[in-house]
This record gives sequence, structure tokens and C-alpha cells, in this order.
Amino acid sequence: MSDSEDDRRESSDTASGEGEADSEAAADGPERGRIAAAAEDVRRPLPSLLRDGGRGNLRWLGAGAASSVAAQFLSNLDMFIVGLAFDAMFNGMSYDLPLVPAGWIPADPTGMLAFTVALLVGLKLVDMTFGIFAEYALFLFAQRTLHRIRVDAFDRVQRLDMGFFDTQQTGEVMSVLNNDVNSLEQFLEVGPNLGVVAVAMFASSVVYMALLNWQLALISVAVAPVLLAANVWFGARHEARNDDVREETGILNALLETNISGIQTVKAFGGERHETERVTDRSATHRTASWRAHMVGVGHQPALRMLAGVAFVATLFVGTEWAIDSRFWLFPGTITAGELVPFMYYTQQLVMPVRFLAWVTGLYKGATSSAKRILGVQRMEPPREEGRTELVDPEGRVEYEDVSFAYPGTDERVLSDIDLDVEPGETVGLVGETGAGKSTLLKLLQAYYDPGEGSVRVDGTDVREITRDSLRTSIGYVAQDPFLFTGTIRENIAYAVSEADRREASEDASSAEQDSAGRSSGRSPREDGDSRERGDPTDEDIEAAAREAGAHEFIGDLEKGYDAEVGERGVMLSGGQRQRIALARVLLADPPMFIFDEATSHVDNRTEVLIQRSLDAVTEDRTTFVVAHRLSTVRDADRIVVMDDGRIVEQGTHDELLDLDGKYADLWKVQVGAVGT
Ligand SMILES: Nc1ncnc2c1ncn2[C@@H]1O[C@H](COP(=O)(O)OP(=O)(O)OP(=O)(O)O)[C@@H](O)[C@H]1O
Repeated sequence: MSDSEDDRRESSDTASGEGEADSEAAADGPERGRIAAAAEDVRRPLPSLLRDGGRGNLRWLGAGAASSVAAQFLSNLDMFIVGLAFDAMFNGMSYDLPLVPAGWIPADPTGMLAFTVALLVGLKLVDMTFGIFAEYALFLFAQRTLHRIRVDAFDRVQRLDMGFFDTQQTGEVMSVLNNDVNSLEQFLEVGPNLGVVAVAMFASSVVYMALLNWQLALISVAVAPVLLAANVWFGARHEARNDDVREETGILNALLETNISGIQTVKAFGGERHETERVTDRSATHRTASWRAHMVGVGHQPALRMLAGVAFVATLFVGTEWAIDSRFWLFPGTITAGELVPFMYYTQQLVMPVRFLAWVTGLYKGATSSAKRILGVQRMEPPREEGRTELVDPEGRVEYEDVSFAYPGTDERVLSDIDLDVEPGETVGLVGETGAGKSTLLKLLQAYYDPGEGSVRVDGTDVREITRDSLRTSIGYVAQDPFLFTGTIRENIAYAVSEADRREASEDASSAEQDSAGRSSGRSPREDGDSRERGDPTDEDIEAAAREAGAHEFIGDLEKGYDAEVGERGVMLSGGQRQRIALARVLLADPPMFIFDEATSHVDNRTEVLIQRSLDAVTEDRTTFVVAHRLSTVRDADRIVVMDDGRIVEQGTHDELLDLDGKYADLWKVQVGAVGT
């Protein structure tokens, strides 16, 4: 790291703050994010994160640091040798070098010069070798550690309970995975090396100064504690404000992301100007936080340079007086010109390490705030304990016993005293007014949340005791607004099977000797004697699933057919088309149970009837829940369960419920137009 690079960085830092003083007025105090707050009590977040992320690679950190120290000591040795050589060549003093046999050193000045040049070239080669190895080892440590931290953080987020995502803005989580991991990267890529270089440069300069003249060294080094204290003082003030900047970045990101995701709604309501104003306000708060963070640091570098300059001038003054008069004021001392020249060089060398340290400290502080937030993600509402029982080929008996539930963080019960037994292979229609609790009931079956009271069982086992993986892959779930991944229609349909197979493949790999029959549900399309590779369903499988889902026809009309791109989140398809792709996706996965939560609500009546016919065949032997507002969708279900305000109020077949003339009958009459709403 050169001096000029350092200067460039300083000047760009200061330039960005010009003219911002007025923005202080716009500060309305950043909202402290819950993510950072969760790790507020960790005393040393960065070391704790690095210890964990760097496990297995700490030896590279040690080896790199040792090499870097060796390189710095070798690099600073040259001026020491030059000083001795000058005194020997010009002042006739003896040319003694530690570890070098006296017989090797020529007696004449020309020979001494040739010997010195050869020695310096040799030293530079060794110095270079150590330097290269240090860069290699420290970068290796940084990249491996960062890779692990990034993947661990992502994995943590993936595993967090749905309750976390209900209450946490996705933009803030994205900011941790993105900005905070990047800030850690910035630190890791330069921090360890620069930190070690700074310390080794400082230590080697002090050692060589002490060897040359320890009394004068005391004067030069006296300023060091003041330099370090100034460094710590500036750094501490910077840290608190840096936290605010990161919080603000997270909040701003959340706002931007929500806005862009909902851009159609914004436009539909002509809300562009309002949205821009909101972003302007938030961005002003962010600018203020950055400005405040920057302002505490403007005096940092200049103050360090000034203090180091004082040490340099004092050493020059005293040293030169000693060289001329062997006395400065009351203090006697001697030093040769050959010693004074390298001495002044080393005094200059004291400035750079402290400036490096200031820089590393800045990066360290930034990385500390980021580490706090990364640790915060890890400590947010830890995922609930997961069961250990594997659900293998479930029959599909589902029982809700006395289930009551309120969403985490709320007191309001959305399900009360639910008792429901569903026979294997039964198709249950769930109906009820909006907000009645239908989707929530099914979320408990998939163990996205635990019931507050009572239990939900599949084949007699409480879902809390079943591994989430085996539970959720046993239930094919299609939502009203299914998510499609950017990619082709083929890739989107293949997703569920590829995922299931990948999982199975990795499980098989870890238990290679076990029964090669695996734990397939017995209903997989693979059973049809096809020869496709794992994770790679054949075109015929995909097409068959698309036909069952009523999607094949419209896919055939697309210019690229199954290879047509669906756009981000499937924006290039209509709502009904997206639903049919999502249906094809679960049909291809071929699970033993199904949940269709308004899965055909965007599809026209005629298409729905066609889909219904093929679904009837597929779901005949499998436990299936169908949530629908359009009652014709569930009319033929084995049983219809009517919910109201979190309770089951009626159940029976369509005809039985009409005879009952209760809630269902009312809903039906409204839909067939027999009565007004
Ligand atoms: N993540 C959540 N956090 C807090 N409350 C929630 C959450 N999701 C749903 N609710 C509340 O739970 C209640 C039941 O919602 P649910 O989605 O189960 O109803 P629903 O019958 O499926 O409605 P709809 O027919 O409109 O889909 C509603 O009052 C809703 O506001």
C-alpha cells in the first residue's frame, strides 16, 4: 500500500462530505434495526465471527502473518546495512554485520560496495519470497473465511422460521447478506495483511533504531503512545456512527425493494411522486448519517500526520546536535552520520504504520458493525427445534386435535379449538370468508408454525416430531400466487423434482451402503420405467405433468414452447398461466399429499373444469386439501369444512351442507345468485 494511494483515499473521503452540513437538520434519528439489536450484547463481534468462519484456516492466517513480519524486518534491514557500510567506507569504521563471518567482508571500499550491493539484492529476493507467500496465505484465509461466513449467513436465513420473515423487512435481510458481507470482504482482503505490515513495520523500525542508538530511539518513539491514543479516540467515535449508517442502508434498501416489487401498484395509483418523496426523505436521513459518521473522522489522518511530524523534527534536531557537538542542551550523546541517515529513515517509517493502522481501524470498525448484524441474523429467533422422525410413504391420515393458534408476536387467536380428522385419500374442501383462517390451518400442517395449543398429526405422528424436509416434500403445495423462478417453463416445472432428487442423491451419498431402494414415495414418475438421470426429469415427464395441469395447450402456443422464458417471478405469464405451471410442478414431484390453496382461482371456469377432471384422477388416493372461494371448485370434495373466525362451524358433503341450510348454504346461494350479498 503506497503513501499516495492512502492520500487518494483520504481526499476522496473528504470530498464526498462537502456542502452537507445543512443536512444535519434533516436527521430524524435512524430506527435501530432489530437485526443489529439482537447481537448488541456480543462484546467482540468481529473476532467471534472470524474465529467461527475461519476455523480450519487459521493456520494460513498464522503462516501469512509470520511471513509478512519476516518480509518487513528484511525490508527494513537494508537501510541499517547501508548506514554501517557508509560509516565503514567513508569514516573508516569497522564493517561488522551480525550473522555474517568477518572474513566474507572485503577490506577496501570498492569491495565493500560490491559486497553491500550483492547482500542487498539477496535480501530483496528473500523479502520478495516472504512477501508473495504472505499475500497468498492471507488472501487464502480471507477468501475461505468469507466464503464460509457468506454461505453460513445465507443458510441461516434460509432456515429461519416463517415468523422471522413475517416481521422482518426482506430489504434489511438482503442488506446483511449483501452490504455487510461486502464490508467484511473489504476488511478481510486488506485488513489482516495491512495490520500485520503496520505492526511489523513499526516494530522493525523501533528495533533497528534501538540497535543504532537507543537513546535517540526513545525520543522518536515517545510520540507513539500519543499517536495510538489519538487513533483509538477517533476510531471509537467513528464506530457508533458507522452503525447508524449501516442501519440506514438496510432501511433504505428495504424501501427501494418494496417499491420496485410493487411498481405496478405504484403506477396504478399514480404514486410515483409520493414514492420518490419517500425515498428522498429516507435517502436524506441516510446522507445525514453518513455525513455525521464522516465528520467525526475528518481530523483523524491530519492529526496523526502532525504528531508524527513533531517526532521527526525532534529526532532530526537532537540527532544532528549530537552528531555535531555530542550534546543537546543538558543531554550528551553521540551518533555518526552513517547512523543518523538510516535513523531518520526509520523515524519516517513510524508514520506509515500508524496511518495504516488508522485505515485498518476504520475498516475494522465498519466490519465490526457488519459482523454484529451478521451475528444478529444468526441470533434472530432461532429456528424451532425440528423433529427427527422421517415421514416415509405416508398414508396421509391428518388429525388436528384441539388446535388453537396466534401468529408469533400477536395475541389475537386466528384458530380456536380446531378438531379435524382426515382419512387417508380423502379430499377436503376448505371454505369460509376471507380471513377465516383456512390458509393458517394448512400452514400448521406444513409446520411453518407450531400450534399454541393442541397438536397436528400426520399418520399419528405430531408434525413437530417429523423432519421438516420429509414432511414438506410429502405435501405438494400450490399457492394462489405461486412463485416462479427466472428461467424457462421447463426449468420451473422441473424444479420440485430436481430438488427432491438432489436431496435424495446427497442423502444416498452419505449412506452409500444402505438399501439402494431408497425411500421413494413409490409414486414417483421415475417408477414408470423411464431412464432419466437423477435431478433431470425427461421431457415426457414434464409434458405429462403440464397436460394434467391444463398447461400444455398454452405452452404449445408459445413461440419457444417449454423453453420460453417466464421473466422475473414469472411476470411474462398471466396469473392463470403461472398457476398452471405451479400445478404442473407439484404434479411432476408427485407427492403423497396435496394442498391447493386457491390454486386455480385465476383460471377461467372452463379451464378449471378441465384441470379439475385430471386432478380428480391424480388426487383420488391421496389426502388433498383444497381451499377455494369459488364453491364449484370444492363441490365434489369428499368433505367440505366451513370455517368462520378461526373455528370450524360446519362440515359435510355439498348436499349435506345445503340441507343443513347454514353458513355454507348461504355462501352457495350468494354464488349461484339466489340471494344478494
Ligand atoms: N403472518 C401473519 N402474521 C400475523 N397475522 C396473520 C399472518 N397471516 C395471516 N394472519 C391473520 O390470520 C388471519 C387468518 O388468515 P388466513 O390467511 O389464514 O385466512 P384465510 O381464511 O386463508 O383468508 P383468505 O381466504 O383471504 O386467504 C387473518 O386475520 C390474518 O390477518
